[in-house]
Amino acid sequence: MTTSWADSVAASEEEAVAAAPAPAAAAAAAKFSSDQASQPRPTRRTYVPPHLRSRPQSSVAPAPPSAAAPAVIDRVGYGGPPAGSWSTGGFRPDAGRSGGGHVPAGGRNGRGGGRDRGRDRGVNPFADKDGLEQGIVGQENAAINFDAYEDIPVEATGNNVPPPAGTFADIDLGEALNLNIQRCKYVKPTPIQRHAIPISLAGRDLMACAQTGSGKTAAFCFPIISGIMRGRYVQRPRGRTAYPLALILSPTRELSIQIHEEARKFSYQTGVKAVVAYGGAPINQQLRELERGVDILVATPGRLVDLLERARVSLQIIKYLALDEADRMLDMGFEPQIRKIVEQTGMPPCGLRQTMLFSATFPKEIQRLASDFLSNYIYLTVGRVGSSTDLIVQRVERVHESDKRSHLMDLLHAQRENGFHGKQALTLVFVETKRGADSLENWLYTNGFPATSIHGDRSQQERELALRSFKSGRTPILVATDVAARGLDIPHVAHVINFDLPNDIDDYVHRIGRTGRAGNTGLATAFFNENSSSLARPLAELMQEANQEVPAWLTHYASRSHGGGRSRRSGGSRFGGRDFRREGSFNRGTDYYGGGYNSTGHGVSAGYGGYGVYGTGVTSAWE
Ligand SMILES: Nc1ncnc2c1ncn2[C@@H]1O[C@H](COP(=O)(O)OP(=O)(O)OP(=O)(O)O)[C@@H](O)[C@H]1O
Repeated sequence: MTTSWADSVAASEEEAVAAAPAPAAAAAAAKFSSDQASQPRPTRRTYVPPHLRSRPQSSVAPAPPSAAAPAVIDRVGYGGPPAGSWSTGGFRPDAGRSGGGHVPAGGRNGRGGGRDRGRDRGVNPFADKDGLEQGIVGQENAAINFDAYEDIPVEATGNNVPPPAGTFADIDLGEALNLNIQRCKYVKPTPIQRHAIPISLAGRDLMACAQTGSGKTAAFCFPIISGIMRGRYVQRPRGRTAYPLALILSPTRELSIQIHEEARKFSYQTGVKAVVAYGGAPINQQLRELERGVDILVATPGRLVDLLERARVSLQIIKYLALDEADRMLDMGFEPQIRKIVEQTGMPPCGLRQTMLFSATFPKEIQRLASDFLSNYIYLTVGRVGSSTDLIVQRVERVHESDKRSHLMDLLHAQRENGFHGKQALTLVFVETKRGADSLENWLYTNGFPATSIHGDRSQQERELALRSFKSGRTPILVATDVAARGLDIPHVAHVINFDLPNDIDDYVHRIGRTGRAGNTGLATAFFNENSSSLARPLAELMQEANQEVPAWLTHYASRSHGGGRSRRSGGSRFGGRDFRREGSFNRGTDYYGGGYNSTGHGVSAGYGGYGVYGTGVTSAWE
């Protein structure tokens, strides 16, 4: 394949790579072919072309006039779920939506304004479709390869960093939560959990970075649930306004749904109630759910602002604030909304609430912004910040724009031939635009590959349907825009294909992080051409750092490129993403603690006095 841009890059090895892309991908795919499942046949009857798909129906009710109620302080002790609260009122199952919370039929129970506490009356989140739950004590989640996490570098900076825990038993999370951890088949905490949970339980603010798929959701959910269980919190005022104690914000609807599903599992029978609110879904149902009481509100920022403006939610007694994908939440797109929510809606200021920020990537400029929301916080990094995990095999192939489709087809055929397809080996294809997603989905389908798509122009119902269809393997290929790039935890995603590369290397990190999760291996293939030239350098650096084979043509291309793609290494240590406070005035290290650990929590280097203790200015734990 000879192209004008390719000609500008060094010759011989490039030709070899470009000439045989499909076998290379096939060989890579073959490495992952252990899970073989039969290929579903395309069933055209169920396919609805993108242009015929229905648009979302809007059913937003007019805002009722409502005065913000003051927080009423009236302590109610928590000593386990209140007895007798659940004897009346039946249940009705989730209303069809995957993320729908349980909807008790009995209406508001007891105390108004949010006390619907006690043993969950809703669907058991651990039950199978017949309503049966397996025994609580079971085997370790067989998919988790914990060896992959040993010796991962860990660094914590800040004052008086609480020591990490070794096991869940070392952490006193409370009996009911411990039972749910067993139900989830979590046997040991992942490194981020080992370190972050004790920090949060000690009441400290936290900015935490850990690689994709490493268990960050539980790392912020467990301390919140445990804190609410043990806390002697206020009885919420009666009325239509909901007063959550914890707020978890995430950038996408699907991620909020997923976090809510996780939070429901973790809080099952703890007396702590989690509710989700996100855009694109009828607000009335969410309002009804909120009226029944909420301890933990999981929300997307837009819908939350709507609820705040309608005075249906008050943040006045928030005790815990967690931002998942915090760097995304504080970048240009979301920052004004987040500031409004955190600073202008009566939420207790930092210092009076506890704030936790989590992501796999944390650019320095965002850290600086984020520090406005934190007080005397600990900066925790587990693994190389912003790096991809070594568990993901990364391939980059040079493909001219006009050849992308046929190249993708070669790849998918090769996968099929190698038995690397079907329910146990899902393929996620990222594209740049919504139109591109529709068009590629259509084309794949027409060519015999059952595919669906998810992007911002599809109705919420369609988006959720697409995800379900993908997860179940009915359509084992999902074409997605960046709406699916962050946080989604879909089992059996074996291959992520960057059909179009993103402009920002951090987006690439999150995209490929949809595979290789929880200690499993995964494959990521990127189609590279002149349109993605700004990514050449950070991509080559990232691959090198993750011990990946970097094609010579990419190295060459990177050496000629003029940056862009936001070099991940800007202004930091070799691995980037270090605590920004350690640069500038903090760098002189007066009351700073810098500790390096391996994942087992045994310090390999630690000291007071901050930066200086490492002598070279490079944190030893990273090397
Ligand atoms: N201690 C544990 N033991 C076993 N499995 C775990 C444990 N903690 C989390 N998991 C599982 O690991 C998977 C990934 O967790 P999670 O989605 O929280 O990752 P993440 O770090 O938030 O990823 P991302 O950066 O992509 O958002 C989930 O399926 C979760 O159930």
